[in-house]
Amino acid sequence: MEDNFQSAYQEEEDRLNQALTEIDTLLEKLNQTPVYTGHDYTEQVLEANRDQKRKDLAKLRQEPYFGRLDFQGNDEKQRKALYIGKIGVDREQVSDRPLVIDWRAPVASLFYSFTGGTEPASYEAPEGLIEGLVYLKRNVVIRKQILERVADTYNRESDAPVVSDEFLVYRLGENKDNRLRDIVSTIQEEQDKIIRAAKNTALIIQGVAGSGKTTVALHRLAFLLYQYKDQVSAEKMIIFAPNRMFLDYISDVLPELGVGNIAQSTFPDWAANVLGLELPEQDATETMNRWFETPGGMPVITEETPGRFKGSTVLMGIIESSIKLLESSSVPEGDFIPWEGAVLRRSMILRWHNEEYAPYPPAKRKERVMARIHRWIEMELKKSPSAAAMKDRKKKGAAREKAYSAKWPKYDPLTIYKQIFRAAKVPEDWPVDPPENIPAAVLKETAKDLKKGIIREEDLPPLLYIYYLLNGNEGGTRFDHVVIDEAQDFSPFQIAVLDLYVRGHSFTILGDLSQGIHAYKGVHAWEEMQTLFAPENTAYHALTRSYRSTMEIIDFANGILSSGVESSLLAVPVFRSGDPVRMIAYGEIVGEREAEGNARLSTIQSALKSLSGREYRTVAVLTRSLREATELYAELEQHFEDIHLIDGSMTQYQGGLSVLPVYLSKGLEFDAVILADADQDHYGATAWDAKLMYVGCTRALHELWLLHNGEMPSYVQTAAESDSEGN
Ligand SMILES: Nc1ncnc2c1ncn2[C@@H]1O[C@H](COP(=O)(O)OP(=O)(O)OP(=O)(O)O)[C@@H](O)[C@H]1O
Repeated sequence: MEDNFQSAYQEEEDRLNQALTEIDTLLEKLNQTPVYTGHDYTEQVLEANRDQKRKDLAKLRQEPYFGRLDFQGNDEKQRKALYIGKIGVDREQVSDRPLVIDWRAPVASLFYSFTGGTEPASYEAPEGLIEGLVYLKRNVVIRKQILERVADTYNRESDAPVVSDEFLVYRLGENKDNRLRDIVSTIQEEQDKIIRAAKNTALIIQGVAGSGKTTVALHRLAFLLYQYKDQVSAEKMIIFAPNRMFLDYISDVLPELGVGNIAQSTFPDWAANVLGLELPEQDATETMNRWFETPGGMPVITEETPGRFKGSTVLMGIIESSIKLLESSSVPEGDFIPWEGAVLRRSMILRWHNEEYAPYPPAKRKERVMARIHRWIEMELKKSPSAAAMKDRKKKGAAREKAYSAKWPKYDPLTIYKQIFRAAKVPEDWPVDPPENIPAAVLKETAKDLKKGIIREEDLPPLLYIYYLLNGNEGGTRFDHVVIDEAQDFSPFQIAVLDLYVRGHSFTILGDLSQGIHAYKGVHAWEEMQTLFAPENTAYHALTRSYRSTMEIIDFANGILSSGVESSLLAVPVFRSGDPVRMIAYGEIVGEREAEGNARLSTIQSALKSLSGREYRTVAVLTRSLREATELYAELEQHFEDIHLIDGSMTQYQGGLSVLPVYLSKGLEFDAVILADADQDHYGATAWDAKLMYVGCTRALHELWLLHNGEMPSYVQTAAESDSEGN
């Protein structure tokens, strides 16, 4: 065994040296070509390509590849060793096997999809299905040109030819810094299917916490750019994520995969930009506080909860019919008479409006009709008997043209939205009563907000829809692909509006219903989104394996889900064992029996001291509310260096020690997590409280400590019991 390992290591070291020499030769050759600085376009393109190649090769010199797959196609005479890396490199002779195969290439898919056994394996190539035998799957870790590790995860010639998780477990055991990383060397089969799924489909992915949703979405973008390079461009792709700090947290993955220029935004930022609105910064934080500050305080959510209703397709229907109503009576009554003796019949104006300009959306149609009227006035002016009469008519005509234009409906999204909710005077021929299918409470609350000038996040999809119906896709924005992370917090209306801006329903929509802590606005079942698309345009995938946390943490979090949320969306752990989840009452840490009043603080401090003294790079203290996080941070800051408070306004994630409310931790991960106040005083008995707790617990990679004052919610107790039984 040891000998085999030695020879494998030697073999890979030789191959690495050879690869490095070849890369150096390629680089040298490129560097010898003088840099083109002239004006010839073709030469400029060639120079840009050379420049990219130089950069790729320089990067590749550090870590040329991460995997090897030995494969023999049925039509091939001998097996070949394929080396797979982040960027593909061809050899000097095109006929030769590439020096490095890009991980996104068809043959590389075998490296991920092959699950072991002795049966033939196959992959989809442009020329058709290629079948053959896999002999070896090997992971190699190369850092700064040094071969650090060789691990065979499959060997056909071994006694047990199955793909082992050993290398994956080694990778998962590493500590994390303050950024999400690429996973090209260990993408799992279920993830690979999503990454390589066809472009023109709205993919909806339900994935348990830590199943790699965010990571997979980013790899999928890199794949689409490779696979469909003639059809898509990075500039026309966008990632929507919950907040700016999260965007910062994920911002390294795409550059690591050699992809740049993909827009990343929150939905409110993007929508406000399209609408040309300036949204008050505090709005989201204010909404959060409203929902999250009170333990067990989430009111019952129904279809009439404002966020749910305003995110529904029912409101879409109301908007559509309101705009139709507005449009049908938009041409003002009566003929247009710019001055006595000149008459433009309404029937003519109606013909222009209803026939000639019918393909245009209402606001554009009005613009066209008014421009036509203006041209008609100019023609009529030419018939004036004298220069003085012309001057007089010109003045009158301009004033009447202006007055006529003002009689049209006001095609402004916010005005129409206010009219629909009766927060502004409605047009004369609208029914005086508000639309009967807007629930009274929603109508009242929204009208009150709008009159005060408050626009909430949930108002943005309807506003955008009105804007779109009025103007069409004015800016011409059409995305080639849209990724929506944490999609359980999106509403069907949001997705439907975005679909208007996407070519071919090309979406990757990822989320976890168990983490639906914003259920007052998000979806409660994926069908709500799936039914927006024709069946042939959508596909559903489930990711059930969790890669982030140890088995102990996952079992514990599963306990919370099944007993507190009665959910069946439980995570399957990778076999990575760590310390048991710890539950510590305030004042209980040995040697910390402090006076009652300080017991909480001193216990949190001791826990933090203990965890931050280990090799961990990121440790978080999660509180129930932002107020508690702020107060706790003020205390801890005096005793710990490199400690950060994370509130809703942060734009950067710094790593190290963090204090934050649990609801802001969604999407992030930490080597160790201290969940403060995990007691009944802070977490009620509802499914929603349990979901919050689940989010908190699943942020931890290696260690999870729950600190509490007295009784913990029953779902935590059940989780603790089932976890200890499992151990
Ligand atoms: N195939 C894999 N190989 C190695 N690490 C992986 C793999 N898949 C996921 N991970 C790791 O698991 C962790 C969780 O990934 P990610 O944050 O993308 O999951 P998520 O499903 O979006 O989580 P959540 O919903 O809880 O925020 C990350 O550290 C990621 O690097």
